Parts: sequence; structure tokens; C-alpha cells
Amino acid sequence: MTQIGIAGIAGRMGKLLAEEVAAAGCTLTGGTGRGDDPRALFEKSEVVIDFTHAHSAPAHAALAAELGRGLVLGSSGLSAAEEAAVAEAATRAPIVYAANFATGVNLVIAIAEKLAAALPGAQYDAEIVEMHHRQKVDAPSGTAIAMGRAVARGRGTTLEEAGRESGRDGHTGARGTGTIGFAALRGGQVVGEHTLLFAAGSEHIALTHRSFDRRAYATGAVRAAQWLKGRPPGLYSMNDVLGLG
Ligand SMILES: NC(=O)C1=CN([C@@H]2O[C@H](COP(=O)(O)OP(=O)(O)OC[C@H]3O[C@@H](n4cnc5c(N)ncnc54)[C@H](OP(=O)(O)O)[C@@H]3O)[C@@H](O)[C@H]2O)C=CC1
Ligand SMILES: O=C(O)C1=N[C@H](C(=O)O)C[C@H](O)C1
Repeated sequence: MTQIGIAGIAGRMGKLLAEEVAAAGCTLTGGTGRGDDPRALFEKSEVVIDFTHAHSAPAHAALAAELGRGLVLGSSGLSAAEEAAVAEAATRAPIVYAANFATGVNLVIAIAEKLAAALPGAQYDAEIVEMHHRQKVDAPSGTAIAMGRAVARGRGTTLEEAGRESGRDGHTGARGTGTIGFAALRGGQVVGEHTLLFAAGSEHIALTHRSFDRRAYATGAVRAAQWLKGRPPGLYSMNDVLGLG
């Protein structure tokens, strides 16, 4: 029975996570909100699940490392420096960090990498379109960036080297060859929609994933917390949890 704490327990995800911890037969040790000191939560938990804000991730990861606790990190929009801090903490604590905890999205990302490896980047323009609820504060979504990284990996490069095109407006010039495009839509209460498009002169391939219920993320995160208990330090992904390699 895993002892699980929830950072951001009053949030959209936090409330559902509390329900899912109980449904999985785990023990809920407590939760924090903005302004609370998270140390006590980490002390009494085996694993803390953090769906709060990107800026909280380094401090939570450092506490996990100091106290030898597991961390399941779901916040999106981390800067390169925040991701580096999480990676450093993961040399001393087991951390699962995933852009999206829904099983189906992770399968789509795995397929995206395979498709990108088979489709020449000079002919098939990769464009990622995502839509989320009006309250979302970061763009493009973490999932869209993970899809872009998968496309780049499939092409034997990195997203940084391939180049990102986003926020096109005005006289943008022609699309760059081999770059990866992002478009973010915001509105209403959309839980999460992602489409990866490979567009060539004579054909289009589109992979779409739609989440209708945040519970898909919450059950995945609790599953990750149970999987993480007792693991050695390391930065794990949802692929590791799902056994996707
Ligand atoms: N990886 C995945 O599968 C998913 C990731 N997400 C990501 O999770 C994050 C949260 O999403 P969502 O639940 O919709 O957002 P919400 O804004 O509904 O919830 C976040 C909660 O965390 C609180 N909070 C902020 N900072 C801290 C802190 N340092 N310690 C404790 N609590 C804090 C907020 O308080 P306050 O309201 O006072 O700011 C709020 O209650 C986002 O980054 C989102 O992109 C969301 C869904 C799935
Ligand atoms: O903020 C959200 O809601 C979501 N955020 C994650 C992301 O940025 O990809 C996951 C999911 O799309 C919902």
C-alpha cells in the first residue's frame, strides 16, 4: 500500500488524484496548496505526486532527493533550467516525469517516432496542433513538445536542432524545411486534444488523440507512483511505467 502525498491537491488534477489514490487502495498522506511548506508532505509520504506549476518542480525534486522519496512530476511548461534541476535531483531520487500520463498519448508518441523515421523530413512537414481549456497557462502543451521531440528523434536529430516554428503571424516567410511546427488553441473546457500532421505534396497523415476526462491522467499518475515505490534513483518516463521500452 503506497503512501502518497499530493502537491496541488486543490487543483483540477489534485482533486481527481486524491480520489484515484483511494480507488487504487493507496494511502493519501495529505496535500499542499500554493504557499504551503512541502517538507512535511514529503517526510510523511513514500511518493509525492506534483501537478502544480513548472516553477515548483525544482524545489519538489530537491526535497525528494534530500529525503529519499519518490516524485511523480506532471507539471508542464518547465524551462530548460527547471528540467536540468529535475534531472540532477533524479541522480539521488526516483522521479517519473511525463508530459502526459494517459496511456493512449504515450502510444501515439511512440508511433510518431516510428512514422517520422520512415517519412523523409524534406518531404513531410511535421505540424502539431493542440487545444486545451481556457485556463491553461503554458503553450505549446508539454504533450505537443513531447510529440515534437519524438518526431525529431525519429529523424535522428533533436527538436532544438530541427528548429521549432510556432505562433506564425504576419509576413512569416516560407515554412522551413525539416522544422517542426506548433499551433496552440485555447478555449472552453477542452481537456486535451493533440494532432500530429505529416503534410507532403500528395498526401497527409494525421494522428489525433483526444482526452475527454482528466481521470485518464490521474489513474496514470497513481499507477506511476505505485510503480516508483522502491525503485533506485533515476529519471523515468511513462514508457518505463507502461513497459513500452
Ligand atoms: N502530465 C499530465 O498528464 C498532465 C499535466 N497537467 C499539468 O499539471 C499542472 C496542473 O494542472 P491543473 O491541475 O489543470 O492546474 P490547476 O491550476 O487547476 O491546479 C494547480 C494547483 O496547484 C496549486 N499550486 C501552485 N503552486 C503550488 C505549489 N508550489 N505547491 C502546492 N500547490 C501549488 C495551485 O494553486 P493556485 O490556484 O493558488 O495557484 C492549484 O491549486 C499544469 O502544469 C498542467 O499542464 C495537467 C493535466 C495532465
Ligand atoms: O494543462 C492541461 O490541462 C494539460 N497539460 C498537459 C500538457 O501540457 O500536455 C497534459 C494534458 O494535455 C492536459
